[in-house]
Amino acid sequence: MNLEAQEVAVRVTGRSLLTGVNLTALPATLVGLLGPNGSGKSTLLRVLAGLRRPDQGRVLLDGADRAAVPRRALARRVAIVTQHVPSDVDMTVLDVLLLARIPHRSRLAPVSVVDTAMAGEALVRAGLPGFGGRRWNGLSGGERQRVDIARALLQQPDLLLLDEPTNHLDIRHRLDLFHRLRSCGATVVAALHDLELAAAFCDRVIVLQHGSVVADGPPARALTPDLIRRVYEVDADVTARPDGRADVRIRT
Ligand SMILES: Nc1ncnc2c1ncn2[C@@H]1O[C@H](COP(=O)(O)OP(=O)(O)OP(=O)(O)O)[C@@H](O)[C@H]1O
Repeated sequence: MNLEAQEVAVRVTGRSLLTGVNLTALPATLVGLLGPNGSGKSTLLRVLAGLRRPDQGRVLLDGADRAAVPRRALARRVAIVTQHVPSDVDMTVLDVLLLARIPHRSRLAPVSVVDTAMAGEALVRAGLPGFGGRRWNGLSGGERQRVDIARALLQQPDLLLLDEPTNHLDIRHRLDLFHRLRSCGATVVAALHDLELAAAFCDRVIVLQHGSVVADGPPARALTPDLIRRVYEVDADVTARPDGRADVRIRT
């Protein structure tokens, strides 16, 4: 799916959270939304997901205004994993995963054997075989995050929006996740704090500062040492790779 945001602005009680944000994510690419704490990444993701209406500007999905796309089509085609999922959800892991298949079934149709099999395979791919009967709210932070991402992938969306999908994951599961996001076939937009992994895996990065885009492009072009110093106030060494990605090393 082609995703476009045009001149998006969000204001809250006279304060601008986003100003004139433009963004394009081409089909089947991985786009990293970067920026320091409070720069507007989650707010922008919520606008892209339709969870928040912008005060100005619009979001286009395959060229159509998001607001005009029927809700059922959106439920099938767009998945989002936010940071703040209520932790009092008392469901089994299998039932949480099966939520992803609801938009793909006809109304009132029961869960099919195929859906259950797909959920089992999703758990295996998430490295959590046998977790289907566990309570979701009894999982560790990283396990829960892996289930939430597995649920979003099980939805087989064309657009996947992720808010800090790696913050609870150990390094191996971070790498696994980035490889899966790159090969899942969906357009993925992920808010990320890990510059090194973002530079190594994303096709494109969009850097926000104080609610505005300050850099946009392939990591090798957008993430210069100067930009990283100005935005994050840290020093970094950046080596461009021929494919547009980059090796970033933060100086400690
Ligand atoms: N509903 C709201 N009312 C007032 N201010 C808000 C609201 N939502 C977000 N903000 C403010 O908007 C700014 C951007 O918040 P946002 O959560 O989008 O940033 P972020 O880049 O995702 O941050 P982080 O990296 O810390 O998660 C912050 O200063 C935040 O305090």
